Amino acid sequence: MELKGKVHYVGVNDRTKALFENLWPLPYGVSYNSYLIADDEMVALIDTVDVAFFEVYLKKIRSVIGDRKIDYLIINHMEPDHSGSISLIKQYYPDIVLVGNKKTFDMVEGYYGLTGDRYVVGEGDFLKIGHHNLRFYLIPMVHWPETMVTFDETEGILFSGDAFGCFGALNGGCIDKNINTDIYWNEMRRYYSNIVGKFGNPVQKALQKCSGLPIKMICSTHGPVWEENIPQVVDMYDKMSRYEGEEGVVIVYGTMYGNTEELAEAIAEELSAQGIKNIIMHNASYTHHSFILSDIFKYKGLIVGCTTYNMNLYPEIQSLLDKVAAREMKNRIMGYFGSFTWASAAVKKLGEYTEKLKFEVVGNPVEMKQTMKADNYLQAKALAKAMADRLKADRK
Ligand SMILES: Cc1cc2nc3c(=O)[nH]c(=O)nc-3n(C[C@H](O)[C@H](O)[C@H](O)COP(=O)(O)O)c2cc1C
Repeated sequence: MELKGKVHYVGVNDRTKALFENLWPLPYGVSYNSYLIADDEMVALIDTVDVAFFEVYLKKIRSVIGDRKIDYLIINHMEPDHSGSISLIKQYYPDIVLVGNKKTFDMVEGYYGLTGDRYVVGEGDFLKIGHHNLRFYLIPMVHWPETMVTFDETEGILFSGDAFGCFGALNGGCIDKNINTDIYWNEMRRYYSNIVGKFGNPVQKALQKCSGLPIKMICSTHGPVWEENIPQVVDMYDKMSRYEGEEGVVIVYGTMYGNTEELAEAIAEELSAQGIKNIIMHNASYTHHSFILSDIFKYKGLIVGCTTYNMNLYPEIQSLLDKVAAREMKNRIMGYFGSFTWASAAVKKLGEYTEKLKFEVVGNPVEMKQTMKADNYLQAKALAKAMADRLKADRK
């Protein structure tokens, strides 16, 4: 599929993998994007695909260039879902020269034992592929240390690696202006929050580095090619990497027998009564944490409820909060509540977590013994009102 100026999409779709990284569900599948610059004089391949798809990948490459050789393989990112076919590409195209930075080649040798022809590039280095002038920029930790982007100065195409990527296979078309992009926006936030979420600062640096480039098209390694929606995509990555949340509250709770959930319902009702429209409720044992993390990245308010389990937090809440902490999230406003039957621990532990997370605490925590009594109900409403007032204070 030609994108423009002899640049072709040769990526593949994976609709069978259950969990990306063996962790994150893929309800819409995922694409592994690779691009081919098939200029009259020279051919360059940019990133490869998961090795399980090599046959279909090779067919796609050959449908564009037939028996021509490939001169260069540019490796923007070494994660195996993109680097997995490097060894086989090298077997089929033995004269191909690998292009990457110093850190790339440490991984090329370590993963694939390849030590042959290479072109080691540094920040701002240049490679000419026919009429395409390619320039390389290093964007370490977006989201591995070797990550770089390749900018085609001739066509204004940014080959961005995982940056600006999102879950979701491509169903026929691949350029945003030709397809219905509805599903990809949430899938982009979920991809970012699950995979890249910890690396807000490196993403900010990468955005600054790319901000001066005259980008007309973004070709990332997952999801659609962005042409029409570049400002929206960049804005979304900017906001997510600054951990900026919209007005709204995620209420997430861990319960075994439903009593803690009753408190959650009371809080949600009062938030709504106070004029908060975006209220998302998650039972942490039911919704995969991948989706909960995505919502926590979206909204500014977070209220966590947890029952006491063997003098600790309920395991699913503990596990979720560990994931939030691992992403070093900032700028969240948090309230919390908990329950117990004979000896309480959950509320105290949640309090300790707010310190670890460095979130702004709002309202008084509600601690409920066994079932929701009238005073717990009033305390829950007060917590919800405190959250609503705090969010409304940020309205312009
Ligand atoms: C495995 C297990 C461990 C528990 N550990 C504690 C505990 O350490 N302290 C306590 O006060 N209650 C403990 N409880 C009792 C819970 O507080 C009680 O089941 C309560 O109903 C849980 O709230 P829920 O209705 O929201 O699930 C435990 C219950 C279970 C099933």
